[in-house]
Amino acid sequence: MHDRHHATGTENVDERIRDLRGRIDLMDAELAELLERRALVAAQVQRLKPVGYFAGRDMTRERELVERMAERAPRLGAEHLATIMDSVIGAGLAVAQEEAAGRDRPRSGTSGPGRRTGRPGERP
Ligand SMILES: O=C(O)C(=O)C[C@]1(C(=O)O)C=C[C@@H](O)C=C1
Repeated sequence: MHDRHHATGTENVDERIRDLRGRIDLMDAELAELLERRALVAAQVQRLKPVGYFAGRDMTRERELVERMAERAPRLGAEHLATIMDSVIGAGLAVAQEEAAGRDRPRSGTSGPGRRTGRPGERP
């Protein structure tokens, strides 16, 4: 009797964990897509800023966006969100900077033609 209850209880817990992990997987998929989209938009900002990438990091802007996010995510709060967004923003800047370095690197054996120049008016 006691054993049967225990077994049933364990099954329910396993099932619940599986369900909850399924929900987490779905949210992670959404998060990944959002993070990818955010990184693309952040890279566009870097190209437009007079001083972009890590050199142009704007901590006031970052603090403001974290404070706004904290209103929507009170459980996490500004302190944890600051840690999360530092990584998110840092990753976006790193990818944008690598991309810019790739654009600037001259192709071997070419000194103009063959080198990708980007869109007209675009900053390197
Ligand atoms: O808003 C900017 O100025 C950006 O460069 C974008 C961004 C971001 O990813 O949100 C990146 C770096 C800055 O430190 C602040 C914000």
